[in-house]
Amino acid sequence: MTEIKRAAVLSAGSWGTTFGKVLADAGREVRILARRAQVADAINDSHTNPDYVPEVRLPDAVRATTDPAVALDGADLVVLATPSQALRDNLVAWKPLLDPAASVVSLAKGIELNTLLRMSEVIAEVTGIPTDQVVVVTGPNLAPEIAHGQPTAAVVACTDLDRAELVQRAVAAPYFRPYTNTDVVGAEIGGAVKNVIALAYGMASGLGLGDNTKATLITRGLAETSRLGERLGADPRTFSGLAGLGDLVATCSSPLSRNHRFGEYLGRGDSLAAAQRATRQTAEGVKSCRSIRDLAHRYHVEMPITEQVERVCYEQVPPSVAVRELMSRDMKAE
Ligand SMILES: NC(=O)C1=CN([C@@H]2O[C@H](COP(=O)(O)OP(=O)(O)OC[C@H]3O[C@@H](n4cnc5c(N)ncnc54)[C@H](O)[C@@H]3O)[C@@H](O)[C@H]2O)C=CC1
Ligand SMILES: O=C(CO)COP(=O)(O)O
Repeated sequence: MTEIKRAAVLSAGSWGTTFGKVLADAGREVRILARRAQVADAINDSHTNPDYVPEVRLPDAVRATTDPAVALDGADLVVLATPSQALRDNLVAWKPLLDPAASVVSLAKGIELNTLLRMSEVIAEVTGIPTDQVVVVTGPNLAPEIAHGQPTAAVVACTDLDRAELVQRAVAAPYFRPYTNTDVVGAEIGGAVKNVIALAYGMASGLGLGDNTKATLITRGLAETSRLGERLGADPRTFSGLAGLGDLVATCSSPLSRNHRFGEYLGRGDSLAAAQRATRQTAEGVKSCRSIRDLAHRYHVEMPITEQVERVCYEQVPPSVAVRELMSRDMKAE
């Protein structure tokens, strides 16, 4: 496999734009696809994306376009940065423009509603690209911190270790340290479920609950994440790494997390619609709580926190009642 030179980043949101910066700082040429001309113009003319990554100057190697054919022309790395539930429809349009030999990176952290597929499965199904060409990048990666060059580590997961290493080299920047893993299932389940647990953690914050409650949510949240992941064939060790515990802690505890903030609004008594208006950017857990709950039912896995988050979001259950229900479950061994 030849070294990666040019990357297309499809979507110019918070993470897509920031990841474009990481790639440029790692030495790649980058073309970001924006939906709005105003966003593409700002990136090209003033090296900024004020809507999503304010106060950060993007490197000169980051260019933008609204034309997917221009973004994908000559790209040997294709980075998919749309929200999970929008990925399928967009991929259908982009498929004819993809180089069949390209490595395709998934950044989205969610499970598709109805099909209950992981993002790498959606990518393989829609594009026909073999699963060993699909790479998942995940970990404790809050975009605003990375955009400001604060150091973090990440996981580059692919069933083909050689390809994982190729992408690892392509994304390694002074402030972005990628580790390889061949456990794609674990990487994706860790990334998707932590958003749901962060909603619960945010609710606890909004309810004014303290650190014991929050530590309990993180620990038991990790337990239900691992239970689902292992049932789906993941390596249990993944969940104690960056894609599991690392991302869970970052997302739960950070006020920069959109899922955390969304949960906080709900905890304070706001409706789903009001929380949506207040957060604006994507909070994946709000949709994935339902698909993950359905996946858990399909595989007969107990996920009590996820169950309650879904009930708060869609069944008008007050967060305080959800807490009571979690606390009154049958006693059991840890
Ligand atoms: N922001 C972050 O810190 C991180 C985000 N992620 C994941 O990356 C994915 C993208 O998140 P963000 O960039 O943060 O979201 P965002 O809300 O900042 O941006 C979403 C982008 O997708 C575009 N978009 C929205 N709906 C679309 C549709 N139907 N069709 C095409 N494009 C559409 C928007 O125009 C925007 O450019 C999510 O799955 C998120 O969980 C993963 C790691 C870090
Ligand atoms: O995935 C993330 C950090 O790793 C970003 O979390 P939010 O989508 O909740 O902001």
